[in-house]
Amino acid sequence: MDTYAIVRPEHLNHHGYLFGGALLKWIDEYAWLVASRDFPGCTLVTIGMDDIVFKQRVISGAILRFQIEPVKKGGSSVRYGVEVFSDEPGATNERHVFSTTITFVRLDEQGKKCDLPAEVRYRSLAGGTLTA
Ligand SMILES: CC(=O)SCCNC(=O)CCNC(=O)[C@H](O)C(C)(C)COP(=O)(O)OP(=O)(O)OC[C@H]1O[C@@H](n2cnc3c(N)ncnc32)[C@H](O)[C@@H]1OP(=O)(O)O
Repeated sequence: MDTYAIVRPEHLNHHGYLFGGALLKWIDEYAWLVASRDFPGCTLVTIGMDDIVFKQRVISGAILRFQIEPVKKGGSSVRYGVEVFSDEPGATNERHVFSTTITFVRLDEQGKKCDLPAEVRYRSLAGGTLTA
């Protein structure tokens, strides 16, 4: 599933480029939204994000596309792949700027981890099922 954000001046660091923390906040929030729609009724929290490496600068005015898809479901956890692309002012093609995976864990009412449902229809996937 794709979601979008626009980079505004308040998202920039003091060098004038996108602040990495702003990007991670979007990823955490958007991936959580996608996961929560895939697992309705479940309380999900972020346990980890992998391979945080910023190799591409992003400028103000860029439209970011976050491509978020489930990659693996475990017992209590589910991992999503996140690819971020940037459409910058004046450019005609989007550019790949960031990649990570983020994992969520289901909590019960006591705040302890618990198993995810065995059967899942992923609303974020066209076919609704995870093939991997
Ligand atoms: C949307 C948000 O921003 S939420 C706010 C930020 N997140 C939080 O506050 C969560 C704080 N963390 C916690 O409360 C606890 O770690 C809990 C309850 C989520 C999990 O309890 P733990 O004892 O740490 O669980 P445990 O180590 O057994 O791991 C639970 C699952 O996460 C997986 N996991 C553990 N560490 C990692 C990691 N670094 N990366 C990916 N997955 C991991 C495990 O493999 C396991 O998955 P499985 O059940 O599918 O096999």
